[in-house]
Amino acid sequence: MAALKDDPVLGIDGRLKEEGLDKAGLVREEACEREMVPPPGNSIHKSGSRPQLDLSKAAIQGNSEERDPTILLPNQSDDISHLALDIGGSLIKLVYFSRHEDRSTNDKRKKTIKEIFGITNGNRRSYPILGGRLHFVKFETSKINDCLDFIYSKQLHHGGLDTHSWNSELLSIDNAVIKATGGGAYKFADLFKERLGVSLDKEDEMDCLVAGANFLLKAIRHEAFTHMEGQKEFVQIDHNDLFPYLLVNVGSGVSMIKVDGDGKFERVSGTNVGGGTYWGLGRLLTKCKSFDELLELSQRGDNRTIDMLVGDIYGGMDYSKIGLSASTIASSFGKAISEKKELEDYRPEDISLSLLRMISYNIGQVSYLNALRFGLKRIFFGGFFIRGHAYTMDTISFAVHFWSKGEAQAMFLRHEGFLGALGAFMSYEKHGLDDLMVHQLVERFPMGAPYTGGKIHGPPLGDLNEKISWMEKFVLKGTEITAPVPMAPAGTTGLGGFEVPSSKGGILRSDASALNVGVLHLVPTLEVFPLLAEAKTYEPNTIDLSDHSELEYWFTVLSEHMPDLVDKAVASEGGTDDAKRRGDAFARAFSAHLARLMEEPAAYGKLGLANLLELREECLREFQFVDAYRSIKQRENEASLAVLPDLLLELDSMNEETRLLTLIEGVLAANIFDWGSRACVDLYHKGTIIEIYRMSRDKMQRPWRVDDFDVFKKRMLGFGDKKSQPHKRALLFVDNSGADVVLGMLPLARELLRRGTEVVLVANSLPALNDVTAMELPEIVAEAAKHCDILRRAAVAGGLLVDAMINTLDGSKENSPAVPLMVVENGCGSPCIDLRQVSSELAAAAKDADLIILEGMGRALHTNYNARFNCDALKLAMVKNQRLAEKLIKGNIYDCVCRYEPAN
Ligand SMILES: CC(C)(COP(=O)(O)O)[C@@H](O)C(=O)NCCC(=O)O
Ligand SMILES: [Mn+2]
Repeated sequence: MAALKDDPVLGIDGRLKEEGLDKAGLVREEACEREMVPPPGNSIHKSGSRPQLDLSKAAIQGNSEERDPTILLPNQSDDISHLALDIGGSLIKLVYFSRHEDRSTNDKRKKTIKEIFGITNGNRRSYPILGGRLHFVKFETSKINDCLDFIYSKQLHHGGLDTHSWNSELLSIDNAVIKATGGGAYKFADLFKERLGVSLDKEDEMDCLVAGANFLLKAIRHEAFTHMEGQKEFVQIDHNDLFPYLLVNVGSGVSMIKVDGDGKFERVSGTNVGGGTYWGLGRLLTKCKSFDELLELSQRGDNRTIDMLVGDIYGGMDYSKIGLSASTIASSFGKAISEKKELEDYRPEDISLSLLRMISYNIGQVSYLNALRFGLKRIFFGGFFIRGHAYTMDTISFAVHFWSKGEAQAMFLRHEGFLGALGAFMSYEKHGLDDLMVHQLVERFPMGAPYTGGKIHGPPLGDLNEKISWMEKFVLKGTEITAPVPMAPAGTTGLGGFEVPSSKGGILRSDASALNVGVLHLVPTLEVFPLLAEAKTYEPNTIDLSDHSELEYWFTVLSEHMPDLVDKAVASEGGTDDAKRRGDAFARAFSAHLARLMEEPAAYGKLGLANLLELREECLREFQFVDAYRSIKQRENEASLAVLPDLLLELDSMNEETRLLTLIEGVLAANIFDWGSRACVDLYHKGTIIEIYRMSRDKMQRPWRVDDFDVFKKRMLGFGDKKSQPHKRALLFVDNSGADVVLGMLPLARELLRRGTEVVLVANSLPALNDVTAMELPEIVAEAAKHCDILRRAAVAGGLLVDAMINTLDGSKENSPAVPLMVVENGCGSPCIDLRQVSSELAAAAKDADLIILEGMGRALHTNYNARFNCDALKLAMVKNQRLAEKLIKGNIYDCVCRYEPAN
């Protein structure tokens, strides 16, 4: 590769260094959970008048130079649309909906893209779910006043005060009605009327449970799981094959419901031995003060002191002839018949465990018998008795497995505590939820208060300041969570089951640790990427994090990267005290997430590396860090754009074959600019961008570790005299800003355009590390186009340049229409991409595409390395992590991957 000019825009030493940035004036749509808490002293609205607009902290969204820019009212509460309640004996569960604010910007690129791809809002319903979030919140029923304050502070009882509200009958506050289920809907009806002026519209509990379960099982990917010997495994439910199933709701008593479809169910059985029995008997026998305390006791129990086991009867032997091991319980509490011992002689821990096993086994057995009665293979368990308690789930699973000889499967639901409340929510007419599909829901896990241990501390905090203060206090109080906790070893199951609880951790993990349940973002515009060959079995993540050492490794990498990331994030917001405080809160929040996941990797659903990397970005956004790498990206773009003309000249002097190779080499070499890789960041201190780029190119030697270039070349250029057809449309999934996109992907795009292939640059919707975003690309393309006719004409054709007169650089007029160069957003804000959930514009662009190029470690290796497509696919990346290089390609750091997979 010939020498490129030295970088003219870098400083004296030309090194990449940090620089403070102006504080971002605007709050992005996803930047934080906007929660509306009125100032103290506000009186409760009881009049039917619409509230005043709250203009405090109003900001222009988008370009303030534009006419009629969108104005964001972060404190205006009218995006809260709805609420439903399940008021049980011990817990109140709330499900409420908040509308996304309108993100529509005057983005010209979007308009052109819509025209080119013919995107309409045709099949999208105009209401009610325009996009919004479902929140899940819980209170202890004894603290009902906190719950009322919460509803009031968020004005949830106003039920949507905007004109788009889907429940217009709720607009009149005097007649406001809230759907509610559970006994408390009767008990507390007057209190709600008195305090909030609302009536509770009582919904049948069973209807709600079934509606809630059906919604969850259809709409949430990682909702149902099995739990055996301490191991949680998510089960993919085929929506077309969901019914019939048995829903077992274990509350005080137990209901068994055969569910045949939406609204089609029958309570087929039940048992009076349920959660109330455990709590009631347990309280009498152990003097425990709460259900959780009793459950916690069981974790330290040994039921052999009180239960009569098969071994006790058979002199320590198994009764193997009928399949019973010595440790099988022959008779619960059977040893207590001994006349020599009184209640005080038994440990409360052992009593609690013995009771828990007795009741759980019984529920499991009766459930199985009912499933057998109706030929049902699947049994879903829910209700307050389960509350995410590992041992309870293991015991029930064991019973179902044991009695069905492995034929039936016990499953549990991550949102099980919210079935009733969700069902009550579903009972509002026209909520539109039942039309949503899995790919239109994104679950996020913002930091909230009800986090520590098994205790409920209150609702998730919304206001940023409150959230930060809470994070500050949280570390002082909740050190047991911020320190990583080792995972529980697997239990031992013999013929007759494990002997003691396998999850013996000191902290009881109940469903009250609300981070198990995130906020559900409803994004109707998301679609499954249409070119995925096997969408049903598609798994975005390449590396399996269920391997404990792998999990530990990536947790360490992310933890070690944190101080540097915080520095960058704080600097990107001007380094102010406020930014520092937010930076600190971000670090605490993300560390807490990591610790939580280290303790229970499946806490938020199936965990992959892509989820961890996305969680980090989400966490930054939660603390309003809009773009931590903004200045780095800008500097690298400028430096690279300055040398682009020379690179293009040089490429143009080559023959087609050499040029194609040089272009691919260029993409791989420039992928070294990755601020997410520790090794690369260390490298950046050793030279200028251009020096590093040159060094990286010089080291490009074929064969690469994965090298399908020759096959790709054949497809592109043909073979011998046989010229091949150019691709019709290529989707280029671009990665990093700076050299990566400017000197790597843009020249490759230009080559495709030159050959008559339409090019769509696919970039992130939101910033993540130093990845280029779709919003930033048009400006970069415009700069590059100043030096290149091919890019300029294609950019004009693709609506990226407004320039209607297509003058060539030498001043002559060009008449022939150019193939377009376009930019679409991918719908995500992470270094990885889950192709099950992409933007509608990407999905539309994919319809005519016959080549996709995935670039970078995140998009082509961590995710999608094994993905198969219905079109030609090229995966290009430099591996910038030693461990991944060894695992994935049996190579070393800085090795390259050029994987080409022609369409089947
Ligand atoms: C976050 C990344 C996937 C981004 O890589 P890219 O997609 O930009 O090539 C990558 O930098 C990464 O895996 N980093 C963590 C490991 C490390 O520090 O080596
Ligand atoms: Mn990247």
